[in-house]
Amino acid sequence: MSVEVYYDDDADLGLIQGRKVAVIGYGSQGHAHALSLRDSGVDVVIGLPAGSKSRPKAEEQGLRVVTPAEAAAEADVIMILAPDTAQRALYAEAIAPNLAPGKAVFFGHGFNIRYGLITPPADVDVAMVAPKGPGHLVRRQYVDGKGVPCLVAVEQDASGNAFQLALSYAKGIGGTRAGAIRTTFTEETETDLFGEQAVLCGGAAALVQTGFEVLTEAGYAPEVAYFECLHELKLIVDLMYEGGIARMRYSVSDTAEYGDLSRGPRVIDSRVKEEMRKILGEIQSGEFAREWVAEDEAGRPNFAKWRAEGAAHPIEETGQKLRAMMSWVDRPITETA
Ligand SMILES: NC(=O)C1=CN([C@@H]2O[C@H](COP(=O)(O)OP(=O)(O)OC[C@H]3O[C@@H](n4cnc5c(N)ncnc54)[C@H](OP(=O)(O)O)[C@@H]3O)[C@@H](O)[C@H]2O)C=CC1
Ligand SMILES: CC[C@](O)(C(C)=O)C(=O)O
Ligand SMILES: [Mg+2]
Ligand SMILES: [Mg+2]
Repeated sequence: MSVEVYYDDDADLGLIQGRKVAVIGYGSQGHAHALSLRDSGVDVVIGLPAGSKSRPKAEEQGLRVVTPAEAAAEADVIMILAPDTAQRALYAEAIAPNLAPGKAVFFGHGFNIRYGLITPPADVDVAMVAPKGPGHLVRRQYVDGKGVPCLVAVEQDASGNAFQLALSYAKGIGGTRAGAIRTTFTEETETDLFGEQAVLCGGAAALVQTGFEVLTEAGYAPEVAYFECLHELKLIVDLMYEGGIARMRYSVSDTAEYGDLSRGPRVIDSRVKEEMRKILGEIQSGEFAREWVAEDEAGRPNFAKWRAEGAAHPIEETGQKLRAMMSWVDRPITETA
């Protein structure tokens, strides 16, 4: 099955320049969308609650900040970039009362629509522009004249022009410089959750920590274990990123490649694949979404406990010491680019 990919020439920036856009939330994605849209000539207002700690950042960067309800009332396109777990209440309290026929509600991830936590009225457009990368990279690429590829989807096309509007928004944040792929809310949500749980965040973090534990428990120096299991991972992933797994195998030694081919499938074996299928099943059935919403409503007890355990893992202390020796590695997270 081939996908439809859209580039700058397929998108009309004038569509989004002709609307007022409210960006609700000013975190990783929010700051990137808002600053890049503004730099693309779009009229942007930021919606944040009165006590939000993001308010000073947005104001320092020259953006006008009002409450989410005020932003939703004055805007034609309302992009919701608050945390997924905050969106349901935010929508009910601040956005739904301020919708009118012809307006559009946009998302950066399909979670709340896919799992029925938000159901906009039939007379508004509902679309998604989901960059396939962290917000700080989205902004950095835009500033550098490049872009992060985006997924674009339409859930509800009340105007008959929702896809073109979403594509125009994607152009405003640099997404169509790299390519915008047309998808659905269901496909984006399910694959995004699977990727972050099984491979990118959950799978990769557990693989790194477990490799580090095996080496240090066997008596090897934590510093050496850190280099082998975490630091060099970036160098290996960079090769995969540039030219696929084949490029990585071309670059490493034959000894490494033989070890990869003969031992890799023993680490990620059929049991792991079966567990990945179970994780996908929990995403598709809505079990993960129900669990995460309940965890959030209960005050996130497990989340806080697991986060603290992760932060206390010995690999973090070792990494802190080593990164201090490599000034080019320990880069601060900047809020603008
Ligand atoms: N992180 C990423 O790179 C990616 C995120 N996404 C999606 O983008 C969306 C935003 O995620 P992300 O950028 O990580 O979020 P962050 O946690 O980085 O930022 C959330 C922002 O929303 C604000 N906020 C919190 N509660 C409310 C509320 N009730 N009303 C209005 N604003 C609120 C926060 O303010 P305060 O500072 O006061 O807490 C903060 O400015 C999510 O749907 C996520 O799935 C999609 C692709 C990648
Ligand atoms: C991989 C994590 C992500 O899905 C992302 C940056 O794309 C997220 O939700 O933050
Ligand atoms: Mg993602
Ligand atoms: Mg995600």
